[in-house]
Amino acid sequence: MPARPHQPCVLVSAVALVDDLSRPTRVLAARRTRPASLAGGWEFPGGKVEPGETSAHAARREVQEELGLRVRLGERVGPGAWTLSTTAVMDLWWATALPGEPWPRPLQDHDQVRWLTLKDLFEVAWLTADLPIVEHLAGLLHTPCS
Ligand SMILES: Nc1nc2c([nH]c(=O)n2[C@H]2C[C@H](O)[C@@H](COP(=O)(O)OP(=O)(O)OP(=O)(O)O)O2)c(=O)[nH]1
Repeated sequence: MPARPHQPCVLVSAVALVDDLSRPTRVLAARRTRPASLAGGWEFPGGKVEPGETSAHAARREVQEELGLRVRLGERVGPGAWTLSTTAVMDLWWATALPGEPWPRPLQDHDQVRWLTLKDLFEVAWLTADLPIVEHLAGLLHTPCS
C-alpha cells in the first residue's frame, strides 16, 4: 500500500469571550465572511497560530485584529485541543475584555457579532466542527441574574 502523504496539523487558537471568567453568563459568537464555504457560519473569534507564536499569543492577537479589543485569557476550555477536521485542531481559551476596552466590533473576517446566553446559545448556525464545543460550553455557562 502506498504511504499516505504527510498532512501537517494546523493549530487554530480562538477565544470564548465571556462577561466574567469566574461566572460566565454570555459568550460572543462571530459570523464569518470567508471563505465562501464557511461564510455565514458562526464561530469563536480566532485564527491560525503563526510559526514561532504561542497559542495564547495567537488568541490575543486574533481578537485584537478581528474585534478591536485586548483580552485577558483564562484557562483553556475543555481538556485539550478540540478536533476541527482531519488536519486541524483548535485551542479555545476563556477570555474577558481588559478594563476600558471597547465593545467588540466585527472589523475583519466577520460581519456580525452576537452575545449568546444559555437560553439562545443554539440560535445561531455554528460551524459544524464547533457544535461539540458549544455543547460543552452549555454545561458551563451560568444563568444570568434577572
Ligand atoms: N477562528 C475559528 N476557526 C474555526 C472555528 N471552527 C472551525 O472549524 N474553524 C476553522 C475555520 C478555518 O478553516 C480555520 C481557522 O482559520 P482562519 O481562516 O480563521 O485563520 P486565519 O484568521 O489565521 O486566516 P488566514 O490567515 O489563514 O486567512 O479553523 C472557530 O470556532 N474559530
